[in-house]
Amino acid sequence: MASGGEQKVVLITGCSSGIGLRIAVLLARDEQKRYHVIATMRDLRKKHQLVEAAGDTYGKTLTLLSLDVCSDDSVRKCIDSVKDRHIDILINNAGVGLLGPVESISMDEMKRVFETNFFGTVRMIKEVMPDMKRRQSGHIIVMSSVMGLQGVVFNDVYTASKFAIEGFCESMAVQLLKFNVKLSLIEPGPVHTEFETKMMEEVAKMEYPGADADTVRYFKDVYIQSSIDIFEALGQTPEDIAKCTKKVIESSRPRFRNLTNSLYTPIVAMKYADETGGLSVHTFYNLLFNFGSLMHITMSILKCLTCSCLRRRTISPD
Ligand SMILES: NC(=O)C1=CN([C@@H]2O[C@H](COP(=O)(O)OP(=O)(O)OC[C@H]3O[C@@H](n4cnc5c(N)ncnc54)[C@H](OP(=O)(O)O)[C@@H]3O)[C@@H](O)[C@H]2O)C=CC1
Ligand SMILES: CC1=C(/C=C/C(C)=C/C=C/C(C)=C/C=O)C(C)(C)CCC1
Repeated sequence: MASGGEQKVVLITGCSSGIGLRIAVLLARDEQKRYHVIATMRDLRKKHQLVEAAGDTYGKTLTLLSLDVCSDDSVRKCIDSVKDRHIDILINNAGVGLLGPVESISMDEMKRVFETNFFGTVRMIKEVMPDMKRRQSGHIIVMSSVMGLQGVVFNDVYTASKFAIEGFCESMAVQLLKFNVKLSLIEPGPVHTEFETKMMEEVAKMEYPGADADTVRYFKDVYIQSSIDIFEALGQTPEDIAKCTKKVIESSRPRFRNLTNSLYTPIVAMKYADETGGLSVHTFYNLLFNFGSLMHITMSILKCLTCSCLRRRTISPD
C-alpha cells in the first residue's frame, strides 16, 4: 500500500492489447504501489497477454473485469461490482479504427466505430461521473488521437468519431471543473499496436466494392504506402503512450490536451497557423499526390523542423 495515502482506483477500458494493456501494467507496477488497477476487456478469453505482462502484480495491484463499452448492461454490471462504485481515475482507452474509401464502407460499419469510440466513451463517463461529482474528486482520461484534431485522408469516419469525442470533452471539462473533477485528452500520433496490424490486414483482404478504380488506387498505392512510411518515421510504442498517460495522471495541474508526439506537432500546427484550413488541406494534398515518392525525405525534413518550441508543447514519455 502507498505510504501516506490510500491507493487510487484506476479503471481502464480495452486492456486486451496495445495502449490499454501497457497503461494497466505500468500503473500496476508502480514502485510506491499508489494504484489499484482494474483492467477491463470485453472478452476475458483474451486475458493472457495482459496476465503475462502483469506478472506478480496480477491479483495484487491489478485485477481483471469484463467490460464491453458498447453495452449498457456490461458497463453497469462492471461498475456495480467495484467496491462502493469508487473509481478515482477512469481511463477511456477502448477504440477501433476504420480505413478506406467511404463509398465502400457500410453504414453499419461506420455506426460500429461511433458506437465504440464515441458512445462507448460517453457511456463510461455517464456511469462514473455522477459519483466523482458527488465526491468532488476524480480524473477522467480519454484516449483521443491527433485525428481528433485534424482530418487524415481515407480515415474520414474514424477521424469524425475522435472529433466527436473531443467536442464532447471540451464541453464537459468546463462543468466538471466546477465539481473539482479533472478531464484530460491524450492525443497520440501513430503508435505501433494491433490497431495498425488489424487495419493493414483488413486492407489486404478488402476489395472496396462501390469505389471507382482511381480511388482504390489512390488509397492502396498512394495513401497506404505513405502511411507505412509515416508509421516507420514517427511511430511511438504503446509504452511511450503509457508513460505520457502516467505523467498526466500524476501532474498536479494536468493539461486538458496532451499531444504525445513532438514529431507530429508541426503537422497539427498547420491547422492553427491558418484558420481557413487551406494550409493543411493543400499541404496534405501535395505531400500525398505530388511528393508521394519523396515521403521518406519529407518525413526526415519534418524531424529537422521540429524545433524545441514545438517539443515543449507535447508531453514527452521521458
Ligand atoms: N495505434 C494508434 O496508432 C493510435 C491509437 N489511438 C487510440 O488508442 C486506443 C487504443 O488503441 P490501440 O492500443 O492502438 O489498439 P488495439 O487494437 O491494440 O487496442 C484496442 C483495444 O480496444 C478494445 N475494444 C474494442 N472494442 C471494444 C469494446 N466494445 N469494449 C471494450 N473494449 C473494446 C480492444 O479489445 P478486443 O481485443 O476485444 O478487440 C482492444 O483491447 C484507441 O482508442 C485508439 O483509437 C490513438 C492514436 C493512435
Ligand atoms: C498519409 C499522410 C499523412 C498521414 C498520417 C497518418 C497515417 C497518421 C496516423 C495517425 C494515427 C494512426 C492515429 C490514430 O489514432 C499526413 C501526415 C497527415 C500527411 C499527409 C499524408
